[in-house]
Amino acid sequence: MRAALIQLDGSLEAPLAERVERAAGLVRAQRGADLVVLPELWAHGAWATDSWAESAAPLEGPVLDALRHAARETGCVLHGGSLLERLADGRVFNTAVVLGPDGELLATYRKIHRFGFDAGEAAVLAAGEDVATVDALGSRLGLATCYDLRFPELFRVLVDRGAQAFVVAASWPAKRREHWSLLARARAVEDQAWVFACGQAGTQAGVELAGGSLVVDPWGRVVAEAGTGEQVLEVEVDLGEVEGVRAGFPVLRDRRLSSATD
Ligand SMILES: O=C(O)CCC(=O)C(=O)O
Repeated sequence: MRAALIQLDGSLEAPLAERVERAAGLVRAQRGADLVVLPELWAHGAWATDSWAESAAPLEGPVLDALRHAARETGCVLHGGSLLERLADGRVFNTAVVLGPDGELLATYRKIHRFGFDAGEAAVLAAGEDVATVDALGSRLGLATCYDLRFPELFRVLVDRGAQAFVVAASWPAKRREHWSLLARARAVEDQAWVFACGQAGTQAGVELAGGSLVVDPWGRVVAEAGTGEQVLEVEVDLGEVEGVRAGFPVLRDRRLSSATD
């Protein structure tokens, strides 16, 4: 299975429509990839909190349409990163979307852990309540977004739901870059699962972004890692390796405590 993580530059200088077309073009350029991943809030700006009130929109709209077309043209499973989803009742979520090769929406995931303590996301967005998995590419993918990476219990719940790989869309800041790669590897090792973690590059709303998108195998080895600039990280992997690792070193079987929620 071939994966392509599109580590976009997070600059918001170009108008939204232009940025959407550019991202969709990069997805279309990944013909031959089975899984393509975009970062967190790449269209709206994960750090552009001040403009969220005006840029949040219902999920069904031009950005999702562009992603649908791009998935269809590429013939891939597309994790379209996350979008600012406004509901009819006014609540806004940071919602990840996964599309199938025929453009249908396979899954959505509303970010459960909002970043910012008492400000930013935590003050403006509603918190998701449901974990999300999607069956694709002969595997079960568990979804998580950026700050979620700090909460191992979410990943354990995903494992309990059968996840063999995690897809994490992010816009991680450069000043905590070490945490990003360490946490991605930790989640892979403790859950014996693949981790596909796609971040953004450059600077956004005055925040330097980490880049460093990475793919970690179920043994915790980094099999591909991006630099700090815009880049498409391409890698060939065997998702089925999870079963061998779990059977050969069966730590998950030795668990004594169950996860906090079912
Ligand atoms: O946890 C962190 O250090 C960064 C999290 C973050 O940037 C986010 O969730 O948007």
